[in-house]
Amino acid sequence: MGGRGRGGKRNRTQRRDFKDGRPNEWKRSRPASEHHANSEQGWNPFVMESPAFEAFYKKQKIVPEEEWETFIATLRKPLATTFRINGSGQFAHEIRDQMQRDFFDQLKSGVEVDGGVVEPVRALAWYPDNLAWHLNYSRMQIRKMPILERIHEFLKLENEIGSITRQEAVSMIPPLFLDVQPHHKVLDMCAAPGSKTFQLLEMIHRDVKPGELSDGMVIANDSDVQRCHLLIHQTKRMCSPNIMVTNHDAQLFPGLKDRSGHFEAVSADASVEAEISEEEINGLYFDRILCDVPCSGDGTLRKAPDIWRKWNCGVANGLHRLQIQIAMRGVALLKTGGRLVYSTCSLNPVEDEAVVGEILRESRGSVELLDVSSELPELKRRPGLTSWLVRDRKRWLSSASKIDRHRAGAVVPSMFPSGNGWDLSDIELSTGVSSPPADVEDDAEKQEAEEAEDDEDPPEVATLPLERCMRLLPHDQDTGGFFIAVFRKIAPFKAIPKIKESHKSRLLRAVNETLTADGEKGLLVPAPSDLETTIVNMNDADDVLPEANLLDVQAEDTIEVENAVEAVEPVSDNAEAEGTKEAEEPMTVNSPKEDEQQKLEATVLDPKDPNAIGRVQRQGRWKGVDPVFFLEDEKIISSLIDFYGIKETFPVHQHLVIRSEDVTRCKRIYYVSATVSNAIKMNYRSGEQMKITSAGLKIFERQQMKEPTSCIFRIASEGLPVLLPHMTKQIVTATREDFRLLLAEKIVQFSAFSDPTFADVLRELKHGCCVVTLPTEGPDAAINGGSMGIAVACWKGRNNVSILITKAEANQMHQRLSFVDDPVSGPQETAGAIGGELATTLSNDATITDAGSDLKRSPKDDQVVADSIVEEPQNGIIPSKADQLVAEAHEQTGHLGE
Ligand SMILES: C[S@@+](CC[C@H](N)C(=O)[O-])C[C@H]1O[C@@H](n2cnc3c(N)ncnc32)[C@H](O)[C@@H]1O
Repeated sequence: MGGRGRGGKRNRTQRRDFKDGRPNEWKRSRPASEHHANSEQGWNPFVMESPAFEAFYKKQKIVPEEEWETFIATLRKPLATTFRINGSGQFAHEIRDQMQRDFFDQLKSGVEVDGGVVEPVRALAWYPDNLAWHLNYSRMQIRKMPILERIHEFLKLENEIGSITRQEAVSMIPPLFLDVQPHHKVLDMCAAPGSKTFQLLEMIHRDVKPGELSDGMVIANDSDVQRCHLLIHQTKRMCSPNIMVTNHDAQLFPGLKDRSGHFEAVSADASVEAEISEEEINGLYFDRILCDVPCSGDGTLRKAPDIWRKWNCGVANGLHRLQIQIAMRGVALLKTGGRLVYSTCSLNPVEDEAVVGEILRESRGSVELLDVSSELPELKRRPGLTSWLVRDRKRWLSSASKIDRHRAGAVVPSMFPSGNGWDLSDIELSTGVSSPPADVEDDAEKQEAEEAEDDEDPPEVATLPLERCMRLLPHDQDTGGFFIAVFRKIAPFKAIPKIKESHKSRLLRAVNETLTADGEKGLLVPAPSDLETTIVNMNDADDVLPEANLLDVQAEDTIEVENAVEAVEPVSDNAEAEGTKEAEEPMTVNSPKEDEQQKLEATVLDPKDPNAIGRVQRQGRWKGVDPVFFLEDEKIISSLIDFYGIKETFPVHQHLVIRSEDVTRCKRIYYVSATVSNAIKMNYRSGEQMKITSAGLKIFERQQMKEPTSCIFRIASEGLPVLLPHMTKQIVTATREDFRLLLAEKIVQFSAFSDPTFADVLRELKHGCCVVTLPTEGPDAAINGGSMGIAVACWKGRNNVSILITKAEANQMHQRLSFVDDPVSGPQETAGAIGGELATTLSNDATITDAGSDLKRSPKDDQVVADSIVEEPQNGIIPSKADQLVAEAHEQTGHLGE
């Protein structure tokens, strides 16, 4: 492989394996009945019961008494498979109709297999346009009924192609309540693995016709860098230039306020100065924000039965404050008039209604909780609880006044329905307290479930309208459990009129001082002086504080509160059917030192410090992530425009992004939408506060070749659907027969094509990258290229043409065509045939060099590669690390749905 070292080759192969081997999300999970059968034989991995869980939720009256048995029995049943058809336009509808006609309608109701009735496939009634479906078969049924096997294969293929996404039904709901419009700026605060981000992107692209560019933007953030890569991988299928992936603790998400005070252009392009918007100066605000926070995840018991064994209420208590901080940061970043959806996959009121109550209290009238009972009327939901108890170890607590003083760090007033604190003077805080640290939860919790000490008093009743929250219960519509609350921002935050330490802070400080006396220095809150600084900053404001300033305060404030959060690992930070494995993953991978560094870097700069901007800019490269640059090299830009005949309808200046300052080294070019471009500019102006893991979609890749060509960048497959409608050159149309030949053979001599006109047009093209299209009607048009039909990027050599996609991609495309042509005999035979054909073509020769082509092909990589491409950071990530992360992420996805 010429100039590429062994290491380089391995990296590429790893990456390819990851890309090719998309997770088999259709591998069925072991049904509950099989778990039980195994347990009878002495192997019992998942005992589907938890006395602590049952005692807790019975006491909370989470369902009426008469429903308890149905509720708990449903939780013990495995979850049915649900999936969404991606997109929302014409093509999604066509795929839906094709599925229904060719498969689902053929499954007669009431058919019995092995003594059990086969459940018909059904659309989820509440999901718009019948684009989400539910199916529930056992392995045995699939084995015994050919039509089920065909459906299974078909869905597997569609999932690989990216036409459908397997996703737990309840997880599809929060984005639907966000009411996202194509022009919106959306922030998904805790986004990985990305199933809801995918939905949000679809909404941004809804009603946008092929060739049109959407105005909206989705920023998908996650604190876990590995999971960010999962996110990039997931969302890549959307081929959207409107996405940016960031890697922050959501509670510290930067506001991007311009701190320079002087607003000169960041670009060499002088016209940019005039374009600086008020928004660029005041900061980045969002029309819609999704806070799908990390949670204890007991709503996912049906797909993650190990939670039965691990369950204890301390996990929820430990996450409560982090959840508030994340949501409050969301409130601060939300535009007035905007919507914010808070959701968890937990049934616990401490993570649900209690957090909602605290958001309403802390935002002091700036947000309202919406009554959305008239939205999605087909969705069965229960009102939020207005009354509950808090459980702390062996005690039930009816109000904050009952909190044991030694547990004051673990249980806080906001967990209770009233949110009322207690008077410091009521608490005897002696020095020399020797209690265990607040974050230690013991296993005794589980055994002592029934023996918990009762509180004589009745639980408090919330005065806030918490019944407007939505609880999705498993037995209502055969789903997992979920919680959703919808907020609207109605006013900016009000300033606090005078310097006053909050009741909670006073209490925490007092407790802290107590613990400090016991050698637990600084465990809960920072020094009072830090608090004062924060409060003084707020007091600088007028009656109503400009939100941009509040954002600053919020950032500091959250650092302060963060320290008070208990280090409790969630049982699951993942509500998704596509992520059961994540339940076992630790929540973050950062070392405390790295966390500290990130917080420091995210901390707001002192605008009076003249060196502050420069300092952050110099630090601009977040650890392991390259900065983002606009491609401004006119020579490269005009070579792209000229070679591909890019129309003016496709703006390139300030839309092409690279991750290397040295343009001669850049190997990949990304395309970003106007809004993402603007956010990148704002990021510059704010001193690169945002840690951008990925921006836009890869549109061009450098291709080195023996023969000179006027453009050294080829079109990347992700970028093709976006670019193609705006290209006027290097496009050629094939017949179905020739297109299939190209997919099957990958390299085809011009003379081998059956259509001589096609071959002639190919010969006439410029040497280098070109696009071969197959104009189609109907669902297969959605494979790639939208209304342009199916399209594939190719390399035109002297005597032949080679496709520039992987074997897996070629196979998928070929299978999809076969399905469309013949849904009855479709995929397996064809899959086998094409796989075999390619294997034969490539098996004998280590490196097949086409005499007429300047490309070399590795049979192992099976992807067209130039001889001397040197690895470079992939979308900002140092390659070896990226490969490793991606491989690890694959490990995770490999378990999805198992
Ligand atoms: C419930 S999952 C989100 C699922 C996701 N919304 C989806 O639909 O695919 C919670 C996510 O929050 C992330 N997370 C945990 N703590 C966080 C924090 N402080 N800030 C941002 N993300 C966090 C976890 O890494 C995890 O990916």
